[in-house]
Amino acid sequence: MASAIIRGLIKHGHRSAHILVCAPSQRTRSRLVQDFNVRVHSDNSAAVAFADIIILAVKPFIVPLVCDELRPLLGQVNNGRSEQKLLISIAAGLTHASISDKLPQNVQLVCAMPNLPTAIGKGLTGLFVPGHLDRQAVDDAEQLMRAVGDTVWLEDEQQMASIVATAGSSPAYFFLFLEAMEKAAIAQGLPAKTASKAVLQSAMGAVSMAMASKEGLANLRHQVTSPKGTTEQAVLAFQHGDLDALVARAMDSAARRAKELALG
Ligand SMILES: NC(=O)C1=CN([C@@H]2O[C@H](COP(=O)(O)OP(=O)(O)OC[C@H]3O[C@@H](n4cnc5c(N)ncnc54)[C@H](OP(=O)(O)O)[C@@H]3O)[C@@H](O)[C@H]2O)C=CC1
Ligand SMILES: O=C(O)[C@@H]1CCC=N1
Repeated sequence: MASAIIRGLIKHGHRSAHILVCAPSQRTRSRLVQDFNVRVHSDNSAAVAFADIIILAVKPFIVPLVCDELRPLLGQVNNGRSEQKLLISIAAGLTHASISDKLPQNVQLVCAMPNLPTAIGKGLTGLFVPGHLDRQAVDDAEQLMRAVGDTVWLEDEQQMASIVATAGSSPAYFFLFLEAMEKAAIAQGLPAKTASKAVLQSAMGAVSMAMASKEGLANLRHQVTSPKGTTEQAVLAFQHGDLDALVARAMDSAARRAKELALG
């Protein structure tokens, strides 16, 4: 996910020389240099010396370990003034309190849930801060994530699990559905390239149209569904399979997992 954000930031005009990535493995660091020409370091503390904004993009269970490494440096006071750093956590499930408890008080923390399309500037990031955070930190987090897509601010942290299910994880559901369509089209006899093009262009057209339209998704669906026509048969098959219930079950599972991750 860090690569997706970096790709999106560079695409948006951020300079690679202004980005430092810390990763333990030489393999990942070499890949990042090769792909993005960013600065790299094996020691997480290098991030504190280098950056005003630090994105925690490690697996949720590693976040406490990284906070332990950063805490002494983040707490340092220079010339009688403690520096204000902004940390953005993208770890699924982890609450603001569970991370900020591990950080010095001078650190501003924003919880974010981006998704993979940040890599092409078309991400969606859910953001949450408790009421007492500095305006500047809120603006900086918003500006950074806006560089890689759109943002939504959550008033209630409980909603973060739903954003994980709706945005963080959801590109995978769409890929899965498109894969299933490709397989079915090939099974019906289309060449693989034709199947792929037909599926992806149709998906892009449908999403673009839905985003541009004020009519609502159900209305657009009805426009495609001629009475006694072909679409009706496919829609009926989805409904007989109880697509709504299946999607709700899948999204509930993702949200439940986000809540489990919060418990560690
Ligand atoms: N994948 C996605 O679409 C999304 C993921 N997220 C969140 O992003 C986070 C990362 O997920 P994802 O990118 O999928 O996971 P990956 O396993 O792909 O990436 C995790 C990265 O963390 C690095 N890492 C491991 N240990 C440390 C450490 N001690 N200090 C610094 N870096 C370390 C790894 O480096 P190395 O390769 O060198 O081991 C690796 O590059 C998770 O918290 C996830 O919930 C949020 C939204 C979407
Ligand atoms: O699957 C995961 O746990 C991460 C969080 C959201 C998307 N990927």
